[in-house]
Amino acid sequence: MLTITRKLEFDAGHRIPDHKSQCRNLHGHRYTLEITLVGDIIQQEGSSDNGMIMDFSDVKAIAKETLVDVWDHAFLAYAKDTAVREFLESIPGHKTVIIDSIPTVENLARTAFNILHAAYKDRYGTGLHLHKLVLHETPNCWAEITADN
Ligand SMILES: Nc1nc2c(c(=O)[nH]1)N=C([C@H](O)[C@H](O)COP(=O)(O)OP(=O)(O)OP(=O)(O)O)CN2
Ligand SMILES: [Zn+2]
Repeated sequence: MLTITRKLEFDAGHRIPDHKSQCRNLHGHRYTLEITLVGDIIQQEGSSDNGMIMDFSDVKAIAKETLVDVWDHAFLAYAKDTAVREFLESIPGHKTVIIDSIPTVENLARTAFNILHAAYKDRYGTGLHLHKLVLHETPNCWAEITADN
């Protein structure tokens, strides 16, 4: 299988409310996101993206618009984490993103996958779609999610 992968990075805060150790505290990470796409190679003489699955600059632009710029420098708060939600709401203009599951790297990877899968799906009629997403929370800890098809 032929794929392309674009890496992007963003910073975000989170906490795991019921964690047995340090991760229950408010803290942040520089997350690394790897987006792997699959699809037929564009065959269009004279086109800027001829010979590409998707131009890396377009991969980046879509990821930024739909996910990275939304999550960058935000606090990713669990919807049921009332204490943190109330605190953040008390700070005028605070950038907070509500996540409907505990913001572990597993759940964030799944949430990001769902957003990006919809964003890339079949842009060119080439069967283009998100094949795999890797989200690094630290250099040593990450989650991977792969499309079923
Ligand atoms: N399965 C998961 N386990 C943990 C998660 C998670 O999202 N999924 N998250 C955390 C913490 O939020 C933290 O991000 C990871 O902390 P830590 O284990 O300390 O990771 P480091 O890479 O910083 O650890 P070193 O010991 O410095 O290598 C915890 N668990
Ligand atoms: Zn963490």
